[in-house]
Amino acid sequence: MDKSYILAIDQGTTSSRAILFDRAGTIAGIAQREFGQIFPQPGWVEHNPREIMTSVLTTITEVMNNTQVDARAIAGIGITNQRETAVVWDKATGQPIYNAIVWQSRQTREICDELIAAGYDKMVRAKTGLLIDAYFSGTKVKWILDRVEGARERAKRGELLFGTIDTWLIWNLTGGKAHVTDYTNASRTLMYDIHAKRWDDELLQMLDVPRAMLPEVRSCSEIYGTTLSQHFFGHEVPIAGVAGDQQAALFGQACFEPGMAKNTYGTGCFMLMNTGDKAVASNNGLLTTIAWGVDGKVEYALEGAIFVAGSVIQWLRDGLRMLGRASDSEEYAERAKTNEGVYMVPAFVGLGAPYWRSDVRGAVFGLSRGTSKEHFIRAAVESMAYQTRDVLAAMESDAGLKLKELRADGGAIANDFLGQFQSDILNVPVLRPKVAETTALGAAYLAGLATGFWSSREDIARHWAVDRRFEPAMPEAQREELYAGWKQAVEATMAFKI
Ligand SMILES: Nc1ncnc2c1ncn2[C@@H]1O[C@H](COP(=O)(O)OP(=O)(O)O)[C@@H](O)[C@H]1O
Ligand SMILES: O=P(O)(O)OC[C@H](O)CO
Repeated sequence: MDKSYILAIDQGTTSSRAILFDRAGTIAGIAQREFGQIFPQPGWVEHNPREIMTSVLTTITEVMNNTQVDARAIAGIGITNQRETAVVWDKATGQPIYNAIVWQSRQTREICDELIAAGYDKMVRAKTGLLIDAYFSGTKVKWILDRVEGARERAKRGELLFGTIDTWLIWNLTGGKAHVTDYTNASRTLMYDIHAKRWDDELLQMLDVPRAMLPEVRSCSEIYGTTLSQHFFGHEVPIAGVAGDQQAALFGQACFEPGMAKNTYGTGCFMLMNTGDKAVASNNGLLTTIAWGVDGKVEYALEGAIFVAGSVIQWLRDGLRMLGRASDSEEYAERAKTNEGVYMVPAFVGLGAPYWRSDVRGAVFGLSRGTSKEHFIRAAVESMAYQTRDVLAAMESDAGLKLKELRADGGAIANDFLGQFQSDILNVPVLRPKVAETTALGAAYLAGLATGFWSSREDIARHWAVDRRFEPAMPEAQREELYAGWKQAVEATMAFKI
């Protein structure tokens, strides 16, 4: 049977998607399921790994049923995932010993403080390109091993396995045959040397994590194993591509040349710039990370990670009940005409790049009796654009260049007001591509390259097409005045400690 499709599994922070792509890189079918967010204490975020697995299997079945595509027509599966989220499970039973600790969670803040006080930060930065923060997987694994009775001893004996979500999915889809991860996910763990490209003993010792529980690190585009036939209507399908979701989006946006950058506006906001074969160290609070490893060659990226972006809109919708739908935020923001001096700093879980402050929380400034719901919502949408400018300034300084254009994706960039305001505040054109599911597309491309479904990056780059280009239209003085207000709001937020 002709191989006509690649299946991408995009396991995100709030939902899982299964998407079938055809040879032109267009979407032939899509299914999506949300799953539960667990907040055991303020600042903690956890997921049930079994529920994640169920959501993935359900969306696979749904997309296959809805499209009536024969499993034999699928050339391969590409997996992309929320990064850093850590799972530890029992090798014999497949049962997680604790919930997945999500990337956003701050529950390991004290462990991080201790490691910083012990002087590990410099070594960690040099080897991993990261910094010591609760965001990354390493301290989450340590936390689980410290808290669950007997876990560390069991891990030493090889009875427990660790994985980021890619690893957890592959292990389950292959019936426990493959315990693997890829370069990009490994590069977010705080345990992996991104220059030597290996798990590092000094880092493992620092965290007291036994090597026996770690997955094997593989490239982003190769066959890792085949799925159990029960998941695909009696057929085995090869899993052939893996990348963390932000790196997958960089690939899906065809940012193949050094200096090209994308920003994804999802739960958080993640700007990545391709730096080619150079791992550029940041002097401005950005991360150095592996962009991908394909065909024996590893390339790097600079990254600005913003913890709260689209989720501020979710909070207005579900928490404050100010919005019926997230997309209504566009109309409210437009209606406000100006921000009337209102700024919102959504530091719900502290601030990520370029500030890295775990010890602050969100704030709203400039309220007056005339402040309306419209101003409040506008300030929330604008906060995504201002945070992105903070990151871009750091990135241009680190990379020593001026960005020519920014490729944008993620759920929130459907908002045209945001697209225009972003371009105005950055003074850079913002390009939204035709295929909005760039993350999934990147994973599909990686799987398609491994299986010969697509022949080369040039082949892929030809698919990229723009849906809308936002051009800067704001006068310089207005841009700088607005941004100065934001900087002041951030300073004030950081001065108020929890
Ligand atoms: N039109 C919109 N305007 C502003 N925010 C939006 C809009 N549509 C979706 N969002 C926000 O974008 C996020 C969903 O984007 P998505 O890329 O699916 O996120 P993730 O992959 O992180 O789960 C949600 O936080 C939602 O509040
Ligand atoms: O699930 P997303 O799209 O919010 O992405 C989460 C990031 O990978 C966290 O680093």
